[in-house]
Amino acid sequence: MLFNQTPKAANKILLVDDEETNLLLLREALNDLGEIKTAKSGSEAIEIVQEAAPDIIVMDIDMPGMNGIQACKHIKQLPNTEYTAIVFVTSYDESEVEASALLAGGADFIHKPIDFGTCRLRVNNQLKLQEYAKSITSTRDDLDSLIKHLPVFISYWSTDWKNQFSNDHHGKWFGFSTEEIIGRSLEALFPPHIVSQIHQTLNEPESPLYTFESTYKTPANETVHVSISLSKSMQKEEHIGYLITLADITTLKKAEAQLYDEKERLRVTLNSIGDAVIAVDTEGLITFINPIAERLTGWHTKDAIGHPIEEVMKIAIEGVGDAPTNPIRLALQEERIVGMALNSKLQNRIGEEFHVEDSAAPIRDKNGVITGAIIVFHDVSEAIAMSIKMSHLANHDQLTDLPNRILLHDRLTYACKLAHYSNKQVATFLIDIDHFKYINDTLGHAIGDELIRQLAYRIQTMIPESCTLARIGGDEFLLLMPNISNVEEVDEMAHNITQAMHHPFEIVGQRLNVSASLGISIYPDDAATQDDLMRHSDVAMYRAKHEGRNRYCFFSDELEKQVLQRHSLQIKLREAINNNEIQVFYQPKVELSSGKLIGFEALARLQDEDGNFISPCEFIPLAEETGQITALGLQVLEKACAQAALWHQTSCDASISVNVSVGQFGENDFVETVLSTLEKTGLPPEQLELEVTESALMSDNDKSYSILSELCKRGIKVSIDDFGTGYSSLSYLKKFRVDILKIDQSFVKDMLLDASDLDIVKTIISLANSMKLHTIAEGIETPEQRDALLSLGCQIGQGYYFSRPMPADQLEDYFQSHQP
Ligand SMILES: Nc1nc2c(ncn2[C@@H]2O[C@H](COP(=O)(O)O[C@H]3[C@@H](O)[C@H](n4cnc5c(=O)[nH]c(N)nc54)O[C@@H]3COP(=O)(O)O)[C@@H](O)[C@H]2O)c(=O)[nH]1
Repeated sequence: MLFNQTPKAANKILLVDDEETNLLLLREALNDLGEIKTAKSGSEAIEIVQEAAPDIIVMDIDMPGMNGIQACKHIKQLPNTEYTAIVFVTSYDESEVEASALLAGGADFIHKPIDFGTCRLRVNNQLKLQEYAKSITSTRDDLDSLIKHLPVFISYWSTDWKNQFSNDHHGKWFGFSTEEIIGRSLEALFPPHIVSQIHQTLNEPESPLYTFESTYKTPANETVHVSISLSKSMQKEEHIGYLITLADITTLKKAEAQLYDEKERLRVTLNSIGDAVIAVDTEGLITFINPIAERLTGWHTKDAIGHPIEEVMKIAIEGVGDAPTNPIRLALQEERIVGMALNSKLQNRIGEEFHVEDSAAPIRDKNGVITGAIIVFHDVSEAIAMSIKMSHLANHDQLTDLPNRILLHDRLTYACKLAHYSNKQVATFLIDIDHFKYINDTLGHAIGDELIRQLAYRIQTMIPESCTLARIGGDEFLLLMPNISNVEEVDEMAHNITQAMHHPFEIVGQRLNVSASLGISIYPDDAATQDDLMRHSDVAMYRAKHEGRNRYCFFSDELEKQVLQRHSLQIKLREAINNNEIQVFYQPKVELSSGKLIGFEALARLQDEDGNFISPCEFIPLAEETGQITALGLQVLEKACAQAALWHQTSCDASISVNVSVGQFGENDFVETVLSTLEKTGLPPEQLELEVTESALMSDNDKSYSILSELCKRGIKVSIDDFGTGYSSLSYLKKFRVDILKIDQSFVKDMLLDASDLDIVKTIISLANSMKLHTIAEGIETPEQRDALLSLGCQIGQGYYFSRPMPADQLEDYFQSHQP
């Protein structure tokens, strides 16, 4: 009844009377109150009751056989008849009869003669009473069931704390069933700490709620958290007992603890992560701000909470005027994760700006409904500054801060593309400081670096902004001049740069005079690709160097051809050196007075694939430039010494002179190499003469001095080649141990035609005589030259007049006719 209102069935009314007439009249009177059944005797009534279970029986007491009272007693013994109301019809009014009828289970009386109106009322009243009784029973049953199944322990206690009632039928809470608990004391059930908490709580005078939480161990030995509620039971202001309820809140407690842990973990995480975090509600008002966000925005939590996100987190995008919509606002509006725009800047409370980066996301509850949003961001100012710096470093030269090759490549590509579409030209100037190595070696790297810096600055400040000056090597710069309409602009620029170099550079108190050589190549006339353009500038620069430096030179096809030839010669030379294919020719040296053979000069020869000889004037300088001169020189020395040693044994006693280049002479093991060659070939040292140029001797005076002394000590002679063309200084002649001065053929050639050449020859001979040195004149082609030299006091000569340089095997005849 408490929960289920079942529809009421029609009342079942059983009429019992041995008089047919009475039955008819009663049926007539009660017809509309229910479904009527009739019986004519007590025994018939009992049968019908068993089958039909009537709600009410209206039964005559005075019936033959089993009277009404007996039948009533019988019926009340039957199952399911506790609610069946029996109303007796009687003509008796003695109280004994009524008492025995009520004792038998009767509910009411109708006296004969029957007043059918009263009869209807009485029957109806009984039906209603019965309905109430049923309803109360049903409600009580429902309550019983409810209390029994509640997950709460309910107990009722007398004022002296004896249990009166509990709902724990199975002893789940304390190990005692409802029946076992009844009469037990508080202490018999609850552990002492709960008992004292109960008393303590009840003793609190004005406690509004007698509720507290505690723990205890269940019969299954599980510790459970309970919420204990107490209430005093009062009846008409009289305290009659206590109601104690226990609710198991263990799960709640665990959930609470978990929630706390989770919240704490989240709080510590958010407060300690390196990112700034701000949370807002659905209105975009701040609900949380972590310490990093406080630091970045300049807003303290207490000030920021409740403020709109835009007020606390002011965002601007670099290069964009209007403030963008805050990503957290977008995340709320669009219900999605929103990344922050590139180049976002955060302006803090005092106007400072930081580059920030990251994203915002909506927060949803368990039903997916948005409850707010969160934005996580961090300061990337340093990272951006670092990446700008890195990018600058990657694209610029550290010493000068000029663009490097990488950036130049980009700009050159762009300039060439632009030139292509606009029908213009691009010029590249390769600028190389003349003799920079010398400056670096003699004045030190610090001065060399400063010179490069100042030179870069000087050029940089004189070129238009559209040009790019890049440093592409130690002392090499490349100037990119885009958008050229005519070559005069290029010429003028090259002229200006060359001129600008003429002003001395002031470096740590020293004035340095330097020059530069420039090679210029123009796109698209000289080259179609960047690589070719730069290579052609290099070719042109090389030409400028070759032509005497301190000048500029434009690239041309002829230059390109020369470069290619030079390249192929370089390969050929390397192969010849590696394959021991350098040949040696020998040119006799004769005593001018007698024509007697006194020695040979060994001269290197290189043949091309067609058998033609390549001039040493071409390959010797190349060997020097490319560092191959030492290997070449050694090959010539070894072959010449071996040949001379052979002649010494077989044909003649003539000495052999071998040319020594600057690079070779500067080698640290030069003397050892010469000595070991002599030893290897068996040539006596006094048979060897080394021809050294003045420049070789002058490059390092002290070193030259010790080398020459060492050679002299071993008996090896030294001649100064091409004397008169270089320094020709008396001081070094005095200092160095040399034996012979070799008059350069350029003076000999014109000495009979040009008085100044004759004077030089005379001077050299008299200088040699005064210093007790021998002289040898080279390039004698006529008897007149020979005679003139002889008359001037020159003892030895060499030239086509006597013999051209020849291979060793062709000199046999010469020996026959010129034997000493
Ligand atoms: N470091 C080395 N230098 C070498 C070596 N072999 C040669 N050289 C140097 O190469 C230059 C050119 O040499 P080459 O073409 O061999 O010319 C020599 C003679 O052939 C030439 N000569 C000799 N007599 C005459 C003559 O009457 N007329 C004339 N026009 N030329 C003549 O002179 C060159 C010899 O010069 P020099 O050495 O100064 O005596 C040359 O500078 C060689 O030195 C080598 O192995 N290593």
